[in-house]
Amino acid sequence: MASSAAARVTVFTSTPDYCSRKAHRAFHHVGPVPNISALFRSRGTSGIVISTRSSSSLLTAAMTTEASAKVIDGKSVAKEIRDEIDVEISRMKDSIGVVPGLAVILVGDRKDSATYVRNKKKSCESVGINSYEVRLPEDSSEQEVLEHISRFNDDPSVHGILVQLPLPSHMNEQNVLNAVCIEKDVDGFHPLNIGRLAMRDREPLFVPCTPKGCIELLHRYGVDIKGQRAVVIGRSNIVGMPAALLLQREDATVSIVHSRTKNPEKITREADIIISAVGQPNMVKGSWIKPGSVVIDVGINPVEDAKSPRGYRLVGDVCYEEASKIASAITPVPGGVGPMTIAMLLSNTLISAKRINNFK
Ligand SMILES: Nc1nc(=O)c2c([nH]1)NC[C@@H]1CN(c3ccc(C(=O)N[C@@H](CCC(=O)O)C(=O)O)cc3)C=[N+]21
Repeated sequence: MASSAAARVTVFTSTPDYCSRKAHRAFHHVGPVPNISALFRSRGTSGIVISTRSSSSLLTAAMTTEASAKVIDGKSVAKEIRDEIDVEISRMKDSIGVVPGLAVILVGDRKDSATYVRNKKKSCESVGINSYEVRLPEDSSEQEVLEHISRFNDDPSVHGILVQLPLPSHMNEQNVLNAVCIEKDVDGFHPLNIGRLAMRDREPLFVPCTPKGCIELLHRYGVDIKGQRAVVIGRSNIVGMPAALLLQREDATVSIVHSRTKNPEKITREADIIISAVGQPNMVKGSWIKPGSVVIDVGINPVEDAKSPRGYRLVGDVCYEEASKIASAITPVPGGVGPMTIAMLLSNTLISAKRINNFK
């Protein structure tokens, strides 16, 4: 458990962009709901903290006790998982001499994609996975990408193939993703993998990394999923839809809220577990959240910030300042789901190498 490393929420100083200051006063956390009682057993204190906000409201703040959610520390859980993977990779190498390999294909020069690929490469190195990288110019043809995929499909030292998304607009994403052989589809995006994920009594070869990371966080923080009401916000092929399928496989009762949903907050307020994956900074307000619920924020949205060295900072889909006073547990951004996505990619690559070599 990463609980010892989890810090109490103390960030009351910045006002995230679309947060309303009024909303969080409407709710006060009334104590743990039954399904997350495990969270509180691992906490040292009652979970009540006194918040100190701006100096102008010091007096009122000092008199107000506000509940504060447990921070679900994705960064430290991801580290824990990398350590576990490291041990397994050594065991496999020592006993059958196989080292897992991950190939990444990056087309174009989007800055965010380049950063992600660099982080992934570093993570591979940290656990002893060989990484192979192909960088193609923005104006490459789809055929060139397909040829690289085909070569990696046939290369026995490669156990996982990842085509960094989004691809340039002149390429057909479906054609490209279909070309990755299903045994090496560590992203889990192949329709056959998704189809199996959706069907009872079937097993996908790989579960998509981000949703898998969300469920792993819930498991490692002792959050019960079975029989709980879960709401997924967003229905993308890579996060929302597979997250909903996974939660259902875990015996949650699942609703999906999306851009055409009427009164989304009415639905999210019923949720014991919320997974938000929409890509809208601070869209989910405190008033959307049921007191005591668990909130997993998948959004990693850059917002302009002149004070930050990069000129922007990253915020989630959820208004953290509000939500952390109402939820019983919440993932931060950064340091929440993002690092878990990469850890799950390493996990899937290890699973693949073991399966291909029939190593238990
Ligand atoms: N085929 C494919 N598979 C992917 O899994 C995939 C993709 N394409 N395209 C882009 C998105 C995005 N993505 C991220 C993973 C980790 C962080 C991450 O670790 N973020 C850090 C912050 C990093 C920073 O500070 O810039 C964090 O949240 O703490 C971010 C983004 C994977 N994606």
